[in-house]
Amino acid sequence: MKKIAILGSTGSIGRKTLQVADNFPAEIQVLALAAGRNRELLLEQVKRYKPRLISVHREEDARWLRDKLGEYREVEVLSGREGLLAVAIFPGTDTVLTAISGAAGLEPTINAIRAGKHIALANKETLVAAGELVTGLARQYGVSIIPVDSEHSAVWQCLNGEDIASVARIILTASGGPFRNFSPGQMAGISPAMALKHPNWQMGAKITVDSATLMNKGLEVIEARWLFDVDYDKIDVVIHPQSIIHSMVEFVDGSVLAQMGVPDMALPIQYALLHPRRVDGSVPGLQWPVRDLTFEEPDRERFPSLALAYEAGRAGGTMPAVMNAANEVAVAAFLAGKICFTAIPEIVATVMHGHSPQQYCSLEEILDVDSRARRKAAGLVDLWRAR
Ligand SMILES: NC(=O)C1=CN([C@@H]2O[C@H](COP(=O)(O)OP(=O)(O)OC[C@H]3O[C@@H](n4cnc5c(N)ncnc54)[C@H](OP(=O)(O)O)[C@@H]3O)[C@@H](O)[C@H]2O)C=CC1
Ligand SMILES: CC(=O)[C@@H](O)[C@H](O)COP(=O)(O)O
Ligand SMILES: [Mn+2]
Repeated sequence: MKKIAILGSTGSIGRKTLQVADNFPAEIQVLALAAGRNRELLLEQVKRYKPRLISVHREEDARWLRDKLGEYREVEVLSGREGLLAVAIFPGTDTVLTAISGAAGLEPTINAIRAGKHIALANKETLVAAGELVTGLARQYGVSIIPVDSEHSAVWQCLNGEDIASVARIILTASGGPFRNFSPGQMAGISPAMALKHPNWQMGAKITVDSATLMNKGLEVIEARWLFDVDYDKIDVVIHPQSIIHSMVEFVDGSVLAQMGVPDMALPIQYALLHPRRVDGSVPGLQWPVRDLTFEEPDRERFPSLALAYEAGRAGGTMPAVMNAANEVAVAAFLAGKICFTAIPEIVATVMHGHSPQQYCSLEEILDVDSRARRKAAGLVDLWRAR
């Protein structure tokens, strides 16, 4: 029996994880849940999954929940940073599924590792901001970081325990997002509503915008570097608009293995929680014959975020954390209608290019750099609006 906590249970990945738990009640028990502001959905989740501890962002929502729990009163309700960290280290769980969006997932993930929990990692920003620190701690505490992100699950499945020395390169597939064929002129007129329509996946707002800028793939390149301990020169990105092949591994003998399936996150979540067993969940197989699997080079000029991520990854140290923080601020500003779509990578590049990375940092140093990058990016958003 897997005993899990979910950080971000009310989001896209969190809800999907609970659906997977529904399919395997004898295999997965949900002991603790952390959410942000969606107290109504969290209340429903309490009634259905009967966790022992829950947490919400604001204390007023925690009070509301305590008031509404009725016959579920024995559930402990916490709030804020303290509550999130308590869910991350809740005694009795063996695995924490990290499905918060953004670098907010970093600190609870580190606490979970220090408490000896395995990490089923959807929150890629954790490894982007602090890959070296987090993977070092995981080794030190003897816990696994299990990929949930579809591409990394695909790579993990293709590797299947193979020595990383036999890998020639990892090929991450990218859908290309909704603007793959937009002209530079069209790119200037992209609205939040347009960016929130991913061609293949139903996801939260931030990652959906990241997919549209190709920053999602950039974050995934850095995530792959840390998950699989490979050099950036061995990680490539190819556009595959159908999102049927979730990624590939080319081995030194020239053989290429790919993992395929319908675009449904239930599959990588289920595999992360129940591996090495392959079990029949609710995910349908592909409809054969599968036709028209196509591949293209990413356009690095129209989508500069991808190159920025390689640059940040290669610079190392605090640079990926700075890139990630600036991107979070710029994406939020775009979604709030404050800046245009093409300003997102402009802001990220300006913040990155004003930063001299520091190597081998502590959590405190990374969080400090993250805050400073956010302030700088917010200032650039204001300047951009005043133009
Ligand atoms: N969606 C997908 O298919 C995929 C997502 N990922 C990654 O998984 C992560 C989650 O993505 P996704 O599910 O789409 O995002 P969503 O925006 O749908 O969900 C985010 C979740 O985090 C919660 N949350 C936000 N801030 C806090 C906080 N400070 N404390 C506690 N909880 C918080 C939200 O709560 P609330 O809603 O209650 O405010 C919500 O439950 C991201 O890192 C993303 O890159 C990776 C691969 C695929
Ligand atoms: C489902 C998942 O893993 C997402 O990260 C997805 O890959 C996003 O699609 P893009 O390929 O468009 O970035
Ligand atoms: Mn992905």
